[in-house]
Amino acid sequence: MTISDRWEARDIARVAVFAAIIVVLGLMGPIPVPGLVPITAQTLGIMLAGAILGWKRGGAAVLVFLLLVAIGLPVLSGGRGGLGVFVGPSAGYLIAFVPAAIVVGLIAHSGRLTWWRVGLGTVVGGLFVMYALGIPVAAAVTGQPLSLTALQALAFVPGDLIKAVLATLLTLALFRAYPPAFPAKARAFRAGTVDTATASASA
Ligand SMILES: O=C(O)CCCC[C@@H]1SC[C@@H]2NC(=O)N[C@@H]21
Repeated sequence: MTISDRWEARDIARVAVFAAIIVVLGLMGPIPVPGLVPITAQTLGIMLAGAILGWKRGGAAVLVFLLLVAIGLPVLSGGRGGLGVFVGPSAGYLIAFVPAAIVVGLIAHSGRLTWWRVGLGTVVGGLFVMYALGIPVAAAVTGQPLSLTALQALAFVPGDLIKAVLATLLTLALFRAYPPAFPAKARAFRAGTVDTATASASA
């Protein structure tokens, strides 16, 4: 069976809704950490975008969100926005938002949507990819040693792991309650009308 991955009008709506969800999560405000980039709920939105929409639409939603930031809308937690944030200490994390969502989507949708695929995806994308870009850029911008910046970033791990668990639970609950929110491939796996080989060819 061939799975169509053509974008429809409703995919544009999905992308817009998830960009809006990331904006809304920013209204919770940042938790400032002295000397570090803030703790923000927006990374939960990044994980959800990839886990629910898959890598293409999830990545697109995050890209749209970053475009809103870049044109100066105050959509980052704490009402920040503008090009300046892309040269500040959190620039690497912000740039990592897109590959993070993509990696979450790629892993979560690499087969049937299961708790372990979504969980692995949110941890690898939402933590590893995020820190891999965020820490070196934060170190370069602040002039701090990389090792110290990496050590300080450990402060984010407990909160980010909680977000990964939340994103996994919310994704699986939504998949049960409302499968149309998910890509055709995930729905086909669920219905048992696709095998791994067909799905990877269409991904
Ligand atoms: O709002 C910004 O300027 C971006 C903040 C980036 C925060 C990073 S993302 C990974 C880690 N987890 C958090 O909650 N905060 C940091």
